[in-house]
Amino acid sequence: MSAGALSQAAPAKINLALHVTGRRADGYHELESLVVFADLADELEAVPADTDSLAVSGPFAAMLGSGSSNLALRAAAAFRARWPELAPSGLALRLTKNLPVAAGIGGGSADAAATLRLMAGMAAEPVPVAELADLAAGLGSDVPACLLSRPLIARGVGEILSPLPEFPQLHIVLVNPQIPVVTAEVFRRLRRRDNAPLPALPAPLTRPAQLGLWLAETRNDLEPAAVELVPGIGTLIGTLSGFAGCMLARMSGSGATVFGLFGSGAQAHDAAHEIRRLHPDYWVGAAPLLGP
Ligand SMILES: C[C@](O)(CO)[C@H](O)COP(=O)(O)OP(=O)(O)OC[C@H]1O[C@@H](n2ccc(N)nc2=O)[C@H](O)[C@@H]1O
Ligand SMILES: Nc1ncnc2c1ncn2[C@@H]1O[C@H](COP(=O)(O)OP(=O)(O)OP(=O)(O)O)[C@@H](O)[C@H]1O
Repeated sequence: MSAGALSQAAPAKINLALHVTGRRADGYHELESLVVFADLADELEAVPADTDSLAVSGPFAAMLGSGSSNLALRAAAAFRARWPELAPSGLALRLTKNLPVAAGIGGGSADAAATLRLMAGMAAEPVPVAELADLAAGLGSDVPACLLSRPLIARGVGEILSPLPEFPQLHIVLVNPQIPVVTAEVFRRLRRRDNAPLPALPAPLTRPAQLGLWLAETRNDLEPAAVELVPGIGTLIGTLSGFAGCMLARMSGSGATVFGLFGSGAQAHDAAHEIRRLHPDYWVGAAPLLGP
């Protein structure tokens, strides 16, 4: 890290379950989702400067612009517009883009949330949490959840959040076939927009087996539409679910990333190792989930 820089991890978001329960008048879809975060992240560093700037490096830097449309810069501008007296006049941001882009794991949202956390941390007085969450919702549906980066249930279009007080210790394997998926296109292809809400979670939720039973009653309602666009998603789900110890294989968000959920870190690493061997051109990550 450069001298004087503050840093924040921007962890990958995973929708373990996602039900589409309705559609609002503005066309956005009402969702209910169990959202968790993995210990796999973009890294963001910031140093106060005269003006805002962004330098992007890392494995997925080439897929992203560093101009004002980048969500990290949009988040910085939105924070300054809301709290001009609490923000530095500029920020020199350095983003290490480790997460695939337009992949259903909310990388851009995580970067925006990490920028907001950095700026709130730099402010001379505390920034009201509810107002920061409102600002986050204006930047993207997943940004409020990414601000928290802990297990939660998200409702509405992602702005109504219920953090979970406890969650089993689990490991995740993420596999992306390196085909970007446009979120709006997946929502457009939905055949049903009035699915059942999520079942009630067991309380307390501490054992992997309890979560496994609950997940078996849930779905990702975006999966069939995404599989129509990228049939390889369906194949990957089949491959992942065949590995020893895989509790569940499913798509995250609007895809194309597929996850495998494991109780054991060793079994997750074995599965990731085998997928890298089978598909050297895919992006594969394995990590523990972040706890409450
Ligand atoms: C599917 C999820 O990943 C679940 O976590 C998110 O809800 C999507 O979050 P995101 O990628 O940040 O998406 P946004 O940038 O907010 O929306 C992209 C586009 O997807 C569609 N969209 C998104 C979210 C939503 N609840 N209903 C929608 O219909 C809209 O056409 C929107 O213009
Ligand atoms: N810092 C950023 N990182 C990733 N994408 C960004 C960033 N800034 C802007 N974008 C744009 O945002 C779009 C969505 O990127 P992102 O990686 O967040 O999607 P996603 O993983 O599909 O998210 P979700 O799970 O919320 O659907 C991309 O088309 C990308 O060009």
